Amino acid sequence: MAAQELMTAHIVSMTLKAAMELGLIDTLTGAPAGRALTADELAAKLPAGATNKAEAAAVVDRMLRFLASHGVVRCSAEEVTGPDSPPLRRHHLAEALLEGRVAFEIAHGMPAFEYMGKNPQLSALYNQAMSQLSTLVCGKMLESFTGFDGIGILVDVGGGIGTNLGMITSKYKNIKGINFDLPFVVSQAKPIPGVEHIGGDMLDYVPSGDAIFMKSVLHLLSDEDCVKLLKNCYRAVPDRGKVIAMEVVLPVTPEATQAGRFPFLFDIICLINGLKGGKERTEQEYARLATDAGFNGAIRSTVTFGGFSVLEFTK
Ligand SMILES: C[S@@+](CC[C@H](N)C(=O)[O-])C[C@H]1O[C@@H](n2cnc3c(N)ncnc32)[C@H](O)[C@@H]1O
Repeated sequence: MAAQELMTAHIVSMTLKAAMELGLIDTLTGAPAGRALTADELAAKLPAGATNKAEAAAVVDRMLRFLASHGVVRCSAEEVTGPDSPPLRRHHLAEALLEGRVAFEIAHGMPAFEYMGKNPQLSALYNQAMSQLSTLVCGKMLESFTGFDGIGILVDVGGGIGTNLGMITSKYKNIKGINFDLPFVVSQAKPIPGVEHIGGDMLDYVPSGDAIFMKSVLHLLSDEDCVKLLKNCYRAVPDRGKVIAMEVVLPVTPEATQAGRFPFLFDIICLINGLKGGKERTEQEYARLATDAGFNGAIRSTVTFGGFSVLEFTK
């Protein structure tokens, strides 16, 4: 990044923060799909206190044009549209802390996966985003991790549209894959050779297999629900069966480096958008949850990519 850009980078986030606090982003997101608004229309919805609406409209226009130049919203000569991205709506983190609630639920009135079940377009976008991230992370894991050797049936719990399982079964041709996720998610999944898609709720049951794989699933859940899910996994695998979990594992002490920041960024994303009690955890915390569910505990196998680790819980 050029020095000048680096020195002024904070102005983008400060302007975005002000636009969010003024409700401009919520007004734009709340407008019917694709409906553009003028700066005057936006200024008319500002919280009481703008002494001069015309002046305020001119400032709103300049702020949004600046944000449009960073791709946050879109501007024509007269009007503004967007953003498409719900995470840019007003944040409720402080409220969530004080009220003991989840910020996403305050903003949207329901937990994240229920909301996605009612918004197929957003769900498709989320599944695609997860799939793209997983392609990178799973590819790196498959370069070095050998824990899939000898498995006949592998169940991917919370497997989304089956990207990880597709990559695993194309390397391990003898594995039959079962991709298990919520019914509205597997209904969006395309057929994958060697993989069966099954819809259901992992907190009710987990389909049987020789081993369970799950990536970025335990971090969604409270400790109590993790143990419930891990007990379902325990019942689903035979003696000597195992769970192979991929998660961003928190170091006990934060490290102020670019790589060191990543797990803590993910943890704050869980705090804002996750389910109640969802969080990133240390290796010791995962070991305790696994033991509480009947497993032998967590073995950290490999740090793979972008802070992700593979943890194996054996019976
Ligand atoms: C963070 S995504 C991870 C997706 C995939 N494992 C990956 O890493 O690309 C979490 C997944 O858990 C699924 N999920 C959430 N609650 C679930 C439940 N109760 N039963 C089954 N799947 C669930 C979501 O639909 C989503 O696909």
